[in-house]
Amino acid sequence: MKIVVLTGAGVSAESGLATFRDAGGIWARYRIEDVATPDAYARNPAKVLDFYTQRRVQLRDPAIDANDTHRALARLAASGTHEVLLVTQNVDDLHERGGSEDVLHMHGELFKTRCLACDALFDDRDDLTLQRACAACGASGRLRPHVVWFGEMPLELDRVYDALTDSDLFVSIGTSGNVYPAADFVRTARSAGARTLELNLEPSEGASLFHDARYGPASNLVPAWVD
Ligand SMILES: CC(C)NC(=O)[C@H](Cc1c[nH]c2ccccc12)NC(=O)[C@H](CCCC/N=C(/NCCC(=O)O)S[C@H]1O[C@H](COP(=O)(O)OP(=O)(O)OC[C@H]2O[C@@H](n3cnc4c(N)ncnc43)[C@H](O)[C@@H]2O)[C@@H](O)[C@H]1O)NC(=O)OCc1ccccc1
Repeated sequence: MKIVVLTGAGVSAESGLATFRDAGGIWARYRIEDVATPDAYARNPAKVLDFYTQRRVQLRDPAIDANDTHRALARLAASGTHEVLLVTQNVDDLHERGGSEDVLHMHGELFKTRCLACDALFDDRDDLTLQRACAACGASGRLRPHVVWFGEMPLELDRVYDALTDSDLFVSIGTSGNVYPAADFVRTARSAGARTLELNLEPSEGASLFHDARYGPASNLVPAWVD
């Protein structure tokens, strides 16, 4: 079967990473307009870089690691029984730490940095500050996290839409279905004839669009669904 799996912050919640919209979530503590838009970076780059530095500090914490959901999804792809494309909205690297290869990070990756002066893109776990100079061109104050901000085009959308329109099954895991175009993928898959399944703690905004749904913690639902 050709399967497209979409994941969101809910799959990393049980690893200790805050989600965005749940109680005490990231957007309860920060305004999107202040930290996750190109305008915010233009207005106050230090504030934006500090926001992403704090998230790097948390993701560097050895207490944070992949969980049973990440490992189960790696098993699904590794089994070779199905053709699986794992698309994530998450910028953390827990899918990779769980054993997944070729994860499509449609909203970018926290441990990658881009230089706005020379467009260099490099792996980077260090704190992001305006003082830091680009390792490639030496320019300072031009580094930004390689993440997709609101108003920016998500990454590799063509590859995602090709897989969705060719899929037999679309599975959405741990996402609230509030952010587009990801929240629209279920419609694209469904109109291409795919079965659609939601695995989430609670019904998402798009719950009515799915053929099937199971609710509960991902670390219970996903291994049971995979194995
Ligand atoms: C807020 C929303 C209304 N705004 C948007 O969607 C905007 C604007 C927009 C575009 N089209 C629209 C149409 C209608 C309305 C608005 C728009 N979209 C954009 O700007 C996008 C870019 C959006 C990307 C922004 N960057 C992120 N992240 C990276 C940065 C960073 O991380 O700092 S978004 C970020 O927030 C989103 C958070 O959502 P979730 O992951 O779902 O997390 P959430 O907390 O909401 O929910 C968690 C869920 O898990 C569940 N859960 C919790 N614990 C568990 C558990 N233990 N087990 C299971 N489930 C669990 C909970 O119940 C809950 O349901 C993720 O996408 C995440 O990546 N770009 C764009 O549109 O470009 C042009 C375009 C147009 C057309 C086609 C192509 C391009």
